[in-house]
Amino acid sequence: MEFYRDATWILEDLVKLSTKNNKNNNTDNDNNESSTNAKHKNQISGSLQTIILKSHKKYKLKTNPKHIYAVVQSCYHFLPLLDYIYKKSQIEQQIPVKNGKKLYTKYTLYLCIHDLLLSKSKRIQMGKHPLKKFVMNQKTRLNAELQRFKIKNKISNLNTYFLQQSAINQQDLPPIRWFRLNLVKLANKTEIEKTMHEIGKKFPQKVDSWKDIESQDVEKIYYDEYIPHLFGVSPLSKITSHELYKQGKIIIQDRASCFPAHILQPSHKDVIIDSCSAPGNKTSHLASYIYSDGYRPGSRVDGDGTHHQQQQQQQEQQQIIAFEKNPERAKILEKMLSVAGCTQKLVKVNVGDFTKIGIQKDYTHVTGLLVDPSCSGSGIFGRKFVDDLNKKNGKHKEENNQDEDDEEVPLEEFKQQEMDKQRLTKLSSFQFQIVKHALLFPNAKKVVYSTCSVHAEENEQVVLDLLVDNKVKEKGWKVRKREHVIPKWDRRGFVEEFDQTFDKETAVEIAQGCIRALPKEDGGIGFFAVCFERE
Ligand SMILES: C[S@@+](CC[C@H](N)C(=O)[O-])C[C@H]1O[C@@H](n2cnc3c(N)ncnc32)[C@H](O)[C@@H]1O
Repeated sequence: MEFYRDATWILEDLVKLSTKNNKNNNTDNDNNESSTNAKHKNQISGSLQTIILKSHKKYKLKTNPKHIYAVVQSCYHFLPLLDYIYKKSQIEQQIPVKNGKKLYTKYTLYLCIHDLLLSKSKRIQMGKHPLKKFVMNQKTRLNAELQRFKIKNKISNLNTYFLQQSAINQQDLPPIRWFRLNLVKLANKTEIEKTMHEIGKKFPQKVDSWKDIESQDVEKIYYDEYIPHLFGVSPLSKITSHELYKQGKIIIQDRASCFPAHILQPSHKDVIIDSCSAPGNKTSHLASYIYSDGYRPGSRVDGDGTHHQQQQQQQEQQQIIAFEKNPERAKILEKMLSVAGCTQKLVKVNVGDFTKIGIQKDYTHVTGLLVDPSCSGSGIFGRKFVDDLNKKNGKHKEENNQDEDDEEVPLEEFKQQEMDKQRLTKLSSFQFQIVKHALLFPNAKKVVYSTCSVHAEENEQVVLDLLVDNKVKEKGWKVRKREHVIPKWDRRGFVEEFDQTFDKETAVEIAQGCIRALPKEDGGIGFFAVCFERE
């Protein structure tokens, strides 16, 4: 009995803490069974283990803390179900009363019901005791409610169901998981068709909009209308364990993060610099475009059919030249590129500051650049979810093929809701410098600039500063018009950032040339992209 008393105190503490942290979430007062799960949000800060062990210490308990932890955390996990069974079975009304007081509390009964119905042993862990006798007398009714719950919610595995529910209720769960075909590994139409067949087997239900996919719809798939070969599925679908993923034939990448390579859309005739590459999602996406017409290195020909001169020169053969300042991240980049099948024949990785080692006169053959520099990351959410998921899967963050992992700025800073002005100013000045450096490559015709920030300071204001810069103007750069930049995408740049400097028509045209994506609302991370072009 001592064990259940101790566990009750700790469970009570845990529920109180979770209710405090989530004022809108009051499972105790909620009699509506359909919302029982939805309202259990599991939103407590700090690890469950730390909280439970702290309580254990606070009460100076003698019972084995590990044992207590195992039971309390499992009970907490199943709390909505226990709450449901408790209410539906009306066990509360049967609790014996002494001196006008109920003998057993709700949480003690939760723990007993948990052990009786949900634990491995299906046993209440105590000898002969009136409490045990009381719960055992209700067993049939309690079990009947459990079965009803399972049938009603079409549950085959309770554990998986509750894991999913708690993930769904995490506020920072990405609404959709996006993945794309990696054409570098799919050499021809037949291979693409074979891959699509496999994808069709895993996701048999095609839907017209990503909004039709709820987290639990793990069989649904949306074929994106903006980016070719891109698909949206439930974030709970286990793509990372699929063979196609392991073989690098599909790559997980947020939709908005696919915009830059799609806007640049290089062909086998281009030579592209990716100035800020790690972890390399956009780099391998660029490669997908270069390879999309079946081209493979060694077969590059010019428009007139003659072999490109530079092809003779080993050093300049690569069609993608990647820069990454951070040596650790450069290692990740190389690993990711290798998984994606981007050989050294195709991508040359340079470790160092692009603005220092990317000397323009050495790259006269470069036709386009992608600049996706460090930013505030204010458009990113879901980092905690992804990290947690990786921890659960025993994966390191850097092994995760997600572009949420895209910054050298410490994680703590990402958690800040409000960026302080000073930091934004510093970032935007760095972003201006790096894009300007890209705009000075002598034969570049297109430069795509992107961030995963929602702040105008890092987006439209950087574009504006570049457009009014004398050197940039002298080189003839303009913002590419909407009609060439994913025209059907509705969310565009902020016109008010340009209309103080340009006439209304020009300001609208520039803003329309920019693309914005809102976090979550647009199906993924918050994002900004713009393309500079010249004749
Ligand atoms: C937003 S992340 C790039 C994400 C990447 N484009 C992708 O899609 O996977 C920015 C990267 O630029 C790198 N970086 C920052 N300043 C740089 C510089 N001056 N030269 C080269 N790389 C730089 C950072 O270390 C970081 O890895």
